[in-house]
Amino acid sequence: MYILDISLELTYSTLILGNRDDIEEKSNNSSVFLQRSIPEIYRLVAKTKGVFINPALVEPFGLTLIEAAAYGLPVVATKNSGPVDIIKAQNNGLLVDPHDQKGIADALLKLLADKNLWFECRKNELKNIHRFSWPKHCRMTP
Ligand SMILES: O=c1ccn([C@@H]2O[C@H](COP(=O)(O)OP(=O)(O)O[C@H]3O[C@H](CO)[C@@H](O)[C@H](O)[C@H]3O)[C@@H](O)[C@H]2O)c(=O)[nH]1
Ligand SMILES: O=P(O)(O)OC[C@H]1O[C@](O)(CO)[C@@H](O)[C@@H]1O
Repeated sequence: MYILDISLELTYSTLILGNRDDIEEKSNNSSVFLQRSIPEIYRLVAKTKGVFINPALVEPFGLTLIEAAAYGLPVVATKNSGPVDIIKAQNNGLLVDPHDQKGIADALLKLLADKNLWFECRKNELKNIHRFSWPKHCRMTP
């Protein structure tokens, strides 16, 4: 799982957050590594109006996109497999080709720079997240 928090105020900084025990040993001059619980990371990125990105070459489903959406965090995700249906159902972000670095950068910057789009994605996912709830899922299972 990858979560990058790139805000316009932090143009030259990258925060790498995760729940690995040794994450803070990985700090270097251009990146800051912080150990945080997973819910705390989603909450922090949503609060700072960041974007969740999943650039997997292939993502069979995409539970992490559902988690991000539940926190009101817009997403950029691979167009290969699961995220296509998730973003279609929630209208909460942009699909990218994981091999297209410029396309990924453009999608992230678009969501970060266009606050109307960011809030629209947030509003949509908070409205539609129930489509992926456990009760809904169980009702659809024969
Ligand atoms: O450092 C981490 C990374 C992930 N997670 C959690 O673990 C779960 C699964 O994460 P993911 O990165 O998607 O794990 P995988 O097991 O590699 O993914 C498979 O399982 C997922 C859950 O069914 C599917 O969404 C994916 O498509 C499938 O490839 C999620 O709840 C994450 O929040 C953590 O707690 N800590
Ligand atoms: O980018 P790759 O090599 O296709 O790996 C993607 C895989 O990594 C994960 O995102 C995390 O293990 C899986 O959910 C996904 O299937």
